[in-house]
Amino acid sequence: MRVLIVTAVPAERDAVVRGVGATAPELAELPVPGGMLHRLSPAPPSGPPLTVDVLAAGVGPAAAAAGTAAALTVAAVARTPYDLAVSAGIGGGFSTTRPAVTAPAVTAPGAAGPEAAGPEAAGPRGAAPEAAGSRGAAPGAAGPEAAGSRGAAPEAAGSRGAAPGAAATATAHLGSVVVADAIVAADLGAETPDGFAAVTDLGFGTVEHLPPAPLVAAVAEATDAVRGTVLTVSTVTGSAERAAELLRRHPRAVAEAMEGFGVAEAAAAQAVPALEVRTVSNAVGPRDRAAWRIGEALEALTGAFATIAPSSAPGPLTRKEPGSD
Ligand SMILES: O=C(O)c1cccc(C(=O)CC[C@H]2O[C@@H](n3cnc4c(=O)[nH]cnc43)[C@H](O)[C@@H]2O)c1
Repeated sequence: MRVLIVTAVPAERDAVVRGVGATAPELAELPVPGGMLHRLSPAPPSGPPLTVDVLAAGVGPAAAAAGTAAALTVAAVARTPYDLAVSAGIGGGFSTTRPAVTAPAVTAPGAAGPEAAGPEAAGPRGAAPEAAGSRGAAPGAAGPEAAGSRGAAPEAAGSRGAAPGAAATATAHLGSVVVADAIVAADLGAETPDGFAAVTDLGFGTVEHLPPAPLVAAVAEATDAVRGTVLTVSTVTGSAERAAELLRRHPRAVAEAMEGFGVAEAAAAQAVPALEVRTVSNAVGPRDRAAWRIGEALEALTGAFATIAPSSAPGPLTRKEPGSD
């Protein structure tokens, strides 16, 4: 199994490498167009060998997409394609009270639930279904049900929202780990007299990718993470008004960062499943750069990837599905 992890900056890459490297020292630095892959090969307790490549591709969705596409293409041309692309790094956490987010229920693609009419329900969703069907998710991590769940809107799952009036528990506090069950481009669209319109409302493209649900669940459980929508923005939110507007449009948002959608878009173009893992360095809201806890978030990132990477016991990247023998 081959995993590509894409961060924005070298400090994030090094934090991930320290985490994965807790069980496997870094093997090599390999040039790819526009960057340098840091390769590790943690030994899984069973199953096929695992190669983890970590790339700092730059800040923002365009740099993330360019770096991811380059690394995926080099691997595909060499006939050693990746099985999974992961956007990883620090991010801002939404701290506003909201209903608890619970584990997703797998529903038939196209099923609509009470929240399905929200902005995140609009337009094409996720990668092409055949992407999941033809390649599956991480071998050993996501079962065949991953394919069925990819096209389903998270909001459409009946179990996702808490009971009406339930207290908020899904807040992503400073230092906490966030795993995206939806990766959403939050500012890809147009301003109109009626407010923001996503590109999908205008008849173009995609604004959301859905990571394989079983893999999201496995990684979130292993890292004790908050699950929810992670927004990709090109401009870091700097006001309470903007934060409130984003939450109004994306009620399930738990965090924002600047690269996830770029990684997911590049991965989808090559039918590779994508995941986003963030650790919270700051609250989304009025700009206060001095309050960012980057060191703590980077430590949490190292801890998360030390947990995810295989050690002596099967982990999320090597767990065998029941009945897979
Ligand atoms: O100054 C440093 O030492 C340092 C170390 C690691 C990362 C940084 C960054 O500034 C990375 C920018 C990166 O962080 C994400 N991010 C973090 N908080 C937010 C946010 O509130 N809204 C959007 N993005 C955020 C983002 O993905 C950037 O790529 C500095």
